[in-house]
Amino acid sequence: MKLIDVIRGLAINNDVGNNDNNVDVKGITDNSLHVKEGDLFVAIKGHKVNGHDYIDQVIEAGAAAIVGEEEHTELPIPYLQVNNSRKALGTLAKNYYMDPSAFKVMIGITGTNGKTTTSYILKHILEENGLSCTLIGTINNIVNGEVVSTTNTTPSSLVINELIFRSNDPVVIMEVSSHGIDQYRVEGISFDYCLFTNFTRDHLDYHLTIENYFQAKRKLFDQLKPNGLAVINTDDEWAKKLNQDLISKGKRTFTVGQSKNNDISFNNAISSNKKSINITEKEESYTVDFAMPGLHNFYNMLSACATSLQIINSTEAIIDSIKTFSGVKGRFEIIRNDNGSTFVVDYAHTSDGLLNILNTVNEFNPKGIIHIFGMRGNRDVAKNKDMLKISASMSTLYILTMDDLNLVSYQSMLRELEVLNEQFGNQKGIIIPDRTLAIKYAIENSAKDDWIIITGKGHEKYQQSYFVPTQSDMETIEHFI
Ligand SMILES: CC(=O)N[C@H]1[C@@H](OP(=O)(O)OP(=O)(O)OC[C@H]2O[C@@H](n3ccc(=O)[nH]c3=O)[C@H](O)[C@@H]2O)O[C@H](CO)[C@@H](O)[C@@H]1O[C@H](C)C(=O)N[C@@H](C)C(=O)N[C@H](CCC(=O)O)C(=O)O
Ligand SMILES: Nc1ncnc2c1ncn2[C@@H]1O[C@H](COP(=O)(O)OP(=O)(O)OP(=O)(O)O)[C@@H](O)[C@H]1O
Repeated sequence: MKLIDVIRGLAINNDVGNNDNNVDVKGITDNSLHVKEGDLFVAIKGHKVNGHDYIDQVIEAGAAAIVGEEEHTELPIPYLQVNNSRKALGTLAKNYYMDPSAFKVMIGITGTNGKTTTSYILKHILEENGLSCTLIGTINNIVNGEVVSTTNTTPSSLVINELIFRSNDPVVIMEVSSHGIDQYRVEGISFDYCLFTNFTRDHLDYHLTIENYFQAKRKLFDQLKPNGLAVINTDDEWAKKLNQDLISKGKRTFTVGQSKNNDISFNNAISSNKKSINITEKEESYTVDFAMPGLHNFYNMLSACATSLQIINSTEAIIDSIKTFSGVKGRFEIIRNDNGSTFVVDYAHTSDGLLNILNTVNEFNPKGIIHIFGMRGNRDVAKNKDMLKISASMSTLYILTMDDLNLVSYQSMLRELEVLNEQFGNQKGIIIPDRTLAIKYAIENSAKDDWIIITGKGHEKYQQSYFVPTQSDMETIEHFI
């Protein structure tokens, strides 16, 4: 593609270098280490590294042109200066891959919790009804049925556009994180449906205030296609506010929640032991059989139902396909032990997530609850005390252990756990830093009808080595039982 076509619509402040905008662009990258002959390099000032520092190297490697924010003169190749390189990357990627999101049914899911679960339920419903889906999210990306590993929930705009361009699936379901929105990773992507699952405190290490965090998530809804639809859980106060705001701006919304005023409503009288529930849509009532325990997962299912209804238009077919949904890796995954105790592996790492999980466990009438969890290093530390308070008040025994250190030293994390435990714990808690030994202790100290709840890591592999050389909570449980 010619550079002139790749930069279409890009707001350029200054065009220096050799000014040859007819040069051929063979590829785009924002990583100097990946630059090949003929590539367009986008220099990004990152959180750790400044891409502009590599300009000499990328010219040496044969880059055809550079887009960046800093001022430059006297370069042998075109250098296009823009206000925001991350935003520019979105426009360039969209042009280079020929606006792929315009040709798909695009579904973006945001919210603090429930994005992954909702995306998998939605994928299942649509595929059971003959529509294959590309999935971009936390666990993996899946394109044309092929699994592609990922580091981010929402990858960079370059990766997103490439995945959609490569996809032969008619539908694309994306989890959209607040970091992704804030860093313009979805710039240039347009959505047919945007979902808002719920909103509670998280990621304040990055967004600093809850209002900034909300505004980041809210921005996704500006990217709805002209006739696009917002699907909103109005039982969440922040989401309700978003719904009113969107309606006042003339946007289309479709709501789910307990009140009959919603487009799909249900009555709250559910419990995790009860697998069937009645929902009402256009004054018709339906009974839904759903495998995943917990009211929170029921909300996820409802949002997925509401979205698929816009695409499939047969409530019966949707309700039928929910019956065969078996769950999501690391989300309230249940394992039964021969001694009559039960394990749950779950990805909860917010206080709201923990509250939901422990409430759900209580609905099974456990004899005792042993809760094993840790705190992620270098993340929103202020939420840690709330997580501990919830665990201390709802479990019979809690065991504080290691989670991802994220560059925090083992000793500092141990100290943090000790201080937290002193200040916000109670006599029911102990600290066993080695995660595998914490699980061993819980197994040895559990009996029939006890529940052992291990939260924080869910489907993820361990980032550090433990006494038992297993890779995940699930593997550790299997090792011991
Ligand atoms: C803090 C943060 O969000 N960082 C994200 C950001 O990285 P960055 O651009 O700041 O990276 P950087 O390392 O400083 O590099 C800057 C630039 O220099 C370039 N570079 C770098 C080295 C080199 O030799 N040459 C070179 O050109 C890099 O390619 C990059 O373009 O942009 C990258 C590309 O999009 C992301 O992969 C990366 O996510 C990191 C890995 C991360 O952990 N992010 C977390 C906080 C995150 O985004 N999480 C959310 C989910 C949150 C949740 O709901 O749980 C997510 O969507 O994943
Ligand atoms: N609707 C919900 N409301 C509150 N908590 C939920 C909800 N759905 C899931 N959770 C909790 O959050 C955890 C993560 O769920 P899920 O992976 O679906 O959310 P996510 O938004 O994708 O999370 P992340 O952004 O961290 O990847 C679950 O294991 C559960 O503990």
